[in-house]
Amino acid sequence: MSIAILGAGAWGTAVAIAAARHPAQHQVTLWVRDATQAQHMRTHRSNQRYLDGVLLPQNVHIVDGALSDAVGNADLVILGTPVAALRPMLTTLDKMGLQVPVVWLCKGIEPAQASTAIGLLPHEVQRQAAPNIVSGVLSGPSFALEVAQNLPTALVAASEHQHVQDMLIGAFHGKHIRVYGNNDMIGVEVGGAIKNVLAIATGICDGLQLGLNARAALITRGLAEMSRFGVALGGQASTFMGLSGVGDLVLTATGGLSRNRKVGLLLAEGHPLGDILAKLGHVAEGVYCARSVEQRAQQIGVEMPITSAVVRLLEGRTSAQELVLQLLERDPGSESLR
Ligand SMILES: NC(=O)C1=CN([C@@H]2O[C@H](COP(=O)(O)OP(=O)(O)OC[C@H]3O[C@@H](n4cnc5c(N)ncnc54)[C@H](O)[C@@H]3O)[C@@H](O)[C@H]2O)C=CC1
Ligand SMILES: O=C(CO)COP(=O)(O)O
Repeated sequence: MSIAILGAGAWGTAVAIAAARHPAQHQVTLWVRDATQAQHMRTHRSNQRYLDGVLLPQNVHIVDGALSDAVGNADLVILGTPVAALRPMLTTLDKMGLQVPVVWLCKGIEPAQASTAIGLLPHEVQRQAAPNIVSGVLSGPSFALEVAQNLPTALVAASEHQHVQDMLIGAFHGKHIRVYGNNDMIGVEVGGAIKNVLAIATGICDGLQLGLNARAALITRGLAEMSRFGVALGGQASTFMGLSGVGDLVLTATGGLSRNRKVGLLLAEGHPLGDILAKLGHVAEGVYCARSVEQRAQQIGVEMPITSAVVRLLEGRTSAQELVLQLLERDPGSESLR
């Protein structure tokens, strides 16, 4: 298979490495937005920014410049950029008349645009910006560094089209990576977005040293929140019990490699958000989608107390300590998901 990966951040690069190492020996093109970074990667064959020490296989062809040069011969196009770049990338690909499936890796919700008024999930952005494109999403618990290091990982390939799921399984399923198919794009995308917000919350909880009981409670109630929101949007409840739901939530909320968790830990220590983001070096999608999630939840009448608390903290309307009190002081309620 010939696979074009557009965007060479941590995850786009790791996915390119995984595809190139696959026994089917795919031809992989990695499109790098920045020409200087592209030259550096060509010279060193490793991404020094994050995947330090992991060599880029020789069959990863690095290109910069026009997107058409990268996708020209591809059987499958994978977007490795953050949510913020999804709409412009899809619009460009649609205008090119691209005939092959496009799959994204981003986990978040696009902030409300002038034209949309509410934040959209990635597949909703695609329907607006690139209605002719056949699409899918690759998600699940997967830190880029561990995938690049060939450590065992399980992913979810979600698409309404069986042949897109099959292509993703053909591209990545192997000795190190298991790929499970799923037709619930809504559920998979909701899981990927909400777990980032919940990982910020868990980072705050751990940064304040509230203990393991509190962390378990937060993750569990966070999962309930994710499921309520996702089911109300049309996702399947079972998806939230799977890899892209509870799986990615547990990984991101507790894993030391998570950028979103790191944001929460540093907020708990009292660092200003601007300083944290300036030093992070990579995108923490939870910061950018928390407000959109809250707005959308309000619109559909779903209560999301943990997400709302994170929004108040990110917007400087509460402190980490007050946030905990606000959550603990809520009225007692039933544990059922709805
Ligand atoms: N890093 C990880 O372990 C994982 C990340 N993800 C998701 O993948 C997405 C990307 O994450 P990372 O690669 O870690 O981020 P990153 O911050 O390491 O890299 C983002 C890349 O996107 C490029 N980019 C940003 N805006 C762009 C634009 N407008 N046009 C073209 N390129 C643009 C940047 O130059 C950079 O190369 C995020 O949505 C993240 O949540 C998903 C699974 C794992
Ligand atoms: O999505 C991820 C792991 O599945 C990465 O999470 P962070 O963006 O918080 O690092």
